[in-house]
Amino acid sequence: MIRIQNILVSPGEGGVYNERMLEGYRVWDPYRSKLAALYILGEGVELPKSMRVLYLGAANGTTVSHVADYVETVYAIEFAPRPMQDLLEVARRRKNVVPIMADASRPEEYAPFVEAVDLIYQDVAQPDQVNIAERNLPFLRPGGWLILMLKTRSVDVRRDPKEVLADTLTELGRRLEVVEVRWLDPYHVDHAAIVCRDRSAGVMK
Ligand SMILES: C[S@@+](CC[C@H](N)C(=O)[O-])C[C@H]1O[C@@H](n2cnc3c(N)ncnc32)[C@H](O)[C@@H]1O
Repeated sequence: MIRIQNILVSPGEGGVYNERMLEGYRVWDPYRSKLAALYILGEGVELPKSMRVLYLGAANGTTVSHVADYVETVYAIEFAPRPMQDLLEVARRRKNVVPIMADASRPEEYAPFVEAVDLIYQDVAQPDQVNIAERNLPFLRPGGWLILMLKTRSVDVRRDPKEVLADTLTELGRRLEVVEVRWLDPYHVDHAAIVCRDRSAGVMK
């Protein structure tokens, strides 16, 4: 990940959401993007140029645009019409973003348009976040990554966020290897980033 003076940036053309520019790079704001917060607070996953990403919960394309600055292709799934309009504008200027208006809990609807991916990134703020992730795992190549941004209050607003996280880790651990868990405060309160890897045999680290 590129940092200038310890500030996270991405190497694309600016003007997506009034982001600051620094030495010709786009500043990637951890208060606007949970993925940026993860890279600042923890390890996350490398985003090599060859990577294909399935992005669930694209919203208006803020984080999508930064991911697209790094990787080969981003399949960006969003079901709400209003943010989709902004996402289409991002895709107009970034040819490696494939915007798809669909419900992430119904992957069969977009399966014909999406290849096998190296990373599934999910930020949907829904009660059934694990279920949505699991339904999309067939898109993941062997040894691929899942980053799930868990909004604990969307799962159950009355429960202790730590308990919600513990249950989520147990559920995800049945199918995947959990490799990193990080609370995202002070940038995003009651949100945890969970990084998992497909544990198919024979995968090189
Ligand atoms: C917290 S916002 C995502 C912010 C975005 N990831 C970013 O960093 O710029 C959550 C988004 O997920 C979308 N969403 C929620 N459930 C969804 C679903 N089942 N299918 C597709 N999109 C969904 C919402 O419409 C909303 O735009």
